[in-house]
Amino acid sequence: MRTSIATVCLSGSLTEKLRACAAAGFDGVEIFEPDLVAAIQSPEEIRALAERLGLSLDLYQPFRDAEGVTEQVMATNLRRAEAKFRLMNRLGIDLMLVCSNVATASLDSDEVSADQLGRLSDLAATYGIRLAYEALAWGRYVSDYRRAWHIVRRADRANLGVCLDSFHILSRGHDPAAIENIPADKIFFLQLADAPSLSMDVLSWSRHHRLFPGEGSWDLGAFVGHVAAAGYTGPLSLEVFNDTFRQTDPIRTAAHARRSLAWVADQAARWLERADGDRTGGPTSLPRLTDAASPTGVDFVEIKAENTGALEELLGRLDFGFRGRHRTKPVTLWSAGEARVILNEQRARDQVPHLAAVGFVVPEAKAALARAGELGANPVHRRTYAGEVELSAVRAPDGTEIFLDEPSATERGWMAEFEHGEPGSECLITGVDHVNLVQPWQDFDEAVLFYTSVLGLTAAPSTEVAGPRGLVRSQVMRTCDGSVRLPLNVAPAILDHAVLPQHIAFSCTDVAALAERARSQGLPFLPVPGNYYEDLAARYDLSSDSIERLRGLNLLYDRDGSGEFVHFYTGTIGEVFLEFVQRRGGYDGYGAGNAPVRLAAQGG
Ligand SMILES: O=C(O)c1ccc(O)c(O)c1
Ligand SMILES: [Mg+2]
Repeated sequence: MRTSIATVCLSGSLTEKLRACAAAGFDGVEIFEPDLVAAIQSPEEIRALAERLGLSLDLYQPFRDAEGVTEQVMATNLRRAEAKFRLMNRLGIDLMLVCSNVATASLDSDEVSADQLGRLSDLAATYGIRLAYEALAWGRYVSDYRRAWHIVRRADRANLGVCLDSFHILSRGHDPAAIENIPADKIFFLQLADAPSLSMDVLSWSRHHRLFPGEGSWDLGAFVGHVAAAGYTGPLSLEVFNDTFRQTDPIRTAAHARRSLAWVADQAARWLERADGDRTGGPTSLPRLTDAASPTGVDFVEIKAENTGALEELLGRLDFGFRGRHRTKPVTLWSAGEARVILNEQRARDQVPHLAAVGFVVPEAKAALARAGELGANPVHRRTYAGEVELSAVRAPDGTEIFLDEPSATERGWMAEFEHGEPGSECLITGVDHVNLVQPWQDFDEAVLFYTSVLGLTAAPSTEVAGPRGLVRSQVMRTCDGSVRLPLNVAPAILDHAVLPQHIAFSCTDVAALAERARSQGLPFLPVPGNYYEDLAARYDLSSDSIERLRGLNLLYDRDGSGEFVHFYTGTIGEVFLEFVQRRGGYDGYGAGNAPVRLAAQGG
C-alpha cells in the first residue's frame, strides 16, 4: 500500500510540510497549489527536496471550474490549464486533480462537460499529464461521484479518470457501494477524510471540520473496502482541511495522520475479509495490524506529585487501605475492592498531584504492545531494577502513560513489590468506574484515534456541557461492555487545560453509606449549591426525604429510562479530584446533567 497526504493537512511552509511527511513515513504527497505558490523555493527546488526526502509528488491540486462552461470561458480555461501543465512538468508531477465546477458552470449537461474535459485531457496528454475529475459535494451541477464517473466514461480518454474523495461522497449520504462499478484503471486517485456528524452547510463542514480516518463518525474502513474491491491499488491519500491541524506542530500531525492510515487499512482489510452479500471475503493485500483484544478493565491509576500526603489522607477517609510502600522507590499503593491507586513521588519535584498513568488489564500484553508499536505509539521508558516486574507502556497524546498489563489469574506481579501494607478488607468500593482525561484542545482528535486504534475503544456520541467559562466537549471512549470507560473532556480553547482537573471515578455498592462514613472522617467534599437540590425536586418525582438525604451528603442524582445514578465528588487536590458513583439498574451515563454544577463549583 502506498501512502500519501495532501500538504493542505499540515501547518507551516511547504518545505516544513514535506519534511514532516517524510519523517512520518509517508510515501508521497499531494501538492496543494496555494502551498506551492506561497513557497520561496522554485518548482525545481521543491522537486529536488522531495526526491532527497524520498517522497513522490503524487498529485497537483486543485484545478477549479474547468467544465460546464461557455466556449468563451473554455478558451481561457485551456490557457489557464496549459500554464499548470508546464509547471507540473517542472515539478515532475503527472496527475492533476480537476474539481467539478462550483463558480462558472452555466451548462448543466453531461455532453458538454464530457466534451470539455475531453479537450482538456487531450491538451494534458501533450504534456504527459493525466487528469483526475472529482465531484465536489457543493459542485454547481456535478456533486455526485456517480455523475462524475458517467462524464469521465463519456469523454473516453485514456488520461482521464476520477478522483474519489470520501468526504464528498459520505457528506452527501451517497452510497459508496457503486464505487465497485468503476473500473480500477479509471480510479486515478483516492482521498480520505473522516468528519464528525454536524448539521451545517457542506462547504464549511469540508473546509474546517474534516478529520483523519478513525476520528469522526463515518465508516472509512468500509469505504476503503469498496475502493479496494473495485481493484484500486493506487495510494491511500489523506486530504483533511481542519483548523486545528493547520495550527499545530506539523511533525506531530503528520505522525498522527500516518497512524490513521495504518488503522484504516487494517479496518478495510477486515471488512474485505468478512464475507457479506455478494462478496466472498478472503485475504487482501492491504496491510493488517496485529490483532489485540481490547482491555477488560483498569488495573491501576497512578497519581504523581512531589508530596502525596494530601492524597493519602483523602484515600484514607474513603475506604482505601494502605497496601504498602515500594521496595526501591518513593511509591505507595492504596486499594479498595478492585480499585488500585499508586501514589508516586519519584522524580516529581515541583509537581502538583496529577494523573500520570492508567494501567489497563489486557488479555495479551505482547500483542497489544506490538499493535501499539505498529501504530507508531511512543513507548515509555521507566527504570526497573533487577527482580522487578517490567511493565510496558505507551504515551497517549496528552502525555498520560498507558500501561498494558496482563495479570496472572491470581496475583498481579507488580503488587508483590509493595511491602508492609495492611491486608485488604471488606469495603463499599468495587473498582474504577471511569477515568476522565481532560484534553488540551489541540490533542483531542488525536486522542480519539489513539484510543480507537491502539486500545480498540469505541467513541460514544459526543456531548457538550456548560461550564462557567464556555462549553466543555465530552466524548466517552469505552469498551462495548463498559468495563473500560474514558470520558475525554476538552476545555474551551481560551482556557489553559490545566484549569480543568482530571478525575478518577470509583464504583461503589452504597454511595450514600460511603459519603456518610467519609463525612464523619472530615472529607472535603465538592460543595453543591442549594439551588441544585431545588431543581432536582422539580425535575424528578423524589420525596422531600430523599432530596434532603442527597443534600445532607452532597450527593448528585441522575436518572434515565433504564436506571439511576448517584454520585459525589471530592474537592480538587492539585490537578485531580475523585468521584464515587453508584449505578442502579441499567444506567449507563455519567450524570451529564450534573456536570455544569460540578464545573461551576470547581470554577473551571
Ligand atoms: O474545498 C475545496 O475547494 C477542495 C479542493 C480540492 C479537493 O480535493 C477537495 O476535496 C476540496
Ligand atoms: Mg478532495
